[in-house]
Order: sequence, then C-alpha cells, then structure tokens
Amino acid sequence: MTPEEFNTKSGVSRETQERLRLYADLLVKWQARINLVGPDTLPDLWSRHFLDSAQLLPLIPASARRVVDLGSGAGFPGLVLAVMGAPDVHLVESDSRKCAFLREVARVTATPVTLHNKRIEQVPGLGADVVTARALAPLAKLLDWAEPHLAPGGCCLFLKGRGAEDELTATAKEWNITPRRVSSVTDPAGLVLQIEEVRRGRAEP
Ligand SMILES: C[S@@+](CC[C@H](N)C(=O)[O-])C[C@H]1O[C@@H](n2cnc3c(N)ncnc32)[C@H](O)[C@@H]1O
Repeated sequence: MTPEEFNTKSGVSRETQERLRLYADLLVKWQARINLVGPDTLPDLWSRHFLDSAQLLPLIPASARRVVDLGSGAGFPGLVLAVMGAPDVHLVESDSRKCAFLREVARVTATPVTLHNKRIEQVPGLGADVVTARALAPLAKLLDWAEPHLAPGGCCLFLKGRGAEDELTATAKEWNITPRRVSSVTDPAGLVLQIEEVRRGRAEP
C-alpha cells in the first residue's frame, strides 16, 4: 500500500497525512538502529502498521476522553491514533529505546501524548475510556492488564490475528465478556475485538 492509498482509505486531512509521513520516515530511519517492527513488515508499513492502527479510530466512542495503549512498541496502534486526533492518549511501553523513538515521533509530529516508560503492572490505574493493544499478549492476559486501567463504562479494542476465537474460548472460565467481532480491514483472518463491560467471572453457557 502506498501512502496515497492509505490517505484515500483512511480519509485523513492533508495535515495529518504530512504528520504520518514524518512518522513513517522516522520509523524507517530508526529501524536501521533498533528493532522497532518486524523487518519483513517494513515494505508494507502503510497497511501493516498505519492502516491497521487507524482502523480503530471510528470504534472509539465520541464521548471518550482518554485512550490508553498497552505495550505500544513503535506506537501501533496508540501513537497513530494520537496523530489522528484520539483524545488524551497514554502509551505504556517498558522498553526505553522504543520510548525514545515514541518521544521523538511525538516531538516531530507535534502530537501530545503521555508516555509511561514502565511495565504495565507498575502503572497506577489510568482511568481509560478505551484501552487498546496489538501483538502484546493472549486475550486473558490483556484483560488482566487492561481491567485496572478502565474507567467505569470503559471498553477495550484489541487487534487480534487468526487465533482470536481460541483466545476467546480460553477466557471463558475467568472473564464474562461479550465481545463484538469487527473484521480487520488489513488482515482477512484478523479481528478487532471490541469489548464493553469487562467483568470477571465465568461466562454464561
Ligand atoms: C510485540 S511488541 C508489539 C508492539 C506494538 N503494539 C505493535 O503491535 O507493533 C510488544 C511490546 O510490548 C512491550 N511490553 C511487553 N510486556 C510489557 C509490559 N509488561 N509492560 C510494558 N510493555 C510491555 C514490549 O517491550 C514490546 O515493545
């Protein structure tokens, strides 16, 4: 996917296009020094990383005031969402070198974000209306990590690959959730799990 195709699919403004272009340039530059994304994904970074992240924006409720992205890595999906205008984005990432990259992208693109260079388990509850994550952990672990950061009525948006249904089955003993499954726009086998009402307890049979 070219940047122009990304722009058409995502419908972002010219100004946001320019800021995302700066982000992509930094990603390519820094990738030569530190492993930010899988090297085989770089040739298709506009689809694999930018569009994959951007597809969450329409799923964020209009009333949301804070978004928390867990295990942000190089900023997918959290920093892309922040560049695109998601409100009060917090990025939680334990790797200091990746945090240096996130800080630099935020500076160059003039994107306000709050960076937590810590392990998720060490960050006090952030009161998120939306918690996002991609490629971080199996669903049961994600729910463990997300729950303390959710404000009342908050929801989760998790990007998942082909194993999503197995992961959902594995959560049924511990979590009572009814996710909405949204087909991924970038991965025919992928899903966005939109989970409202994150409750502990065995799911109803
Ligand atoms: C496979 S990468 C995925 C990064 C990004 N979300 C993406 O999809 O490109 C997982 C990231 O989570 C971070 N991570 C793993 N466990 C963590 C923890 N307990 N607290 C904070 N960050 C963590 C790792 O340092 C890594 O950058």
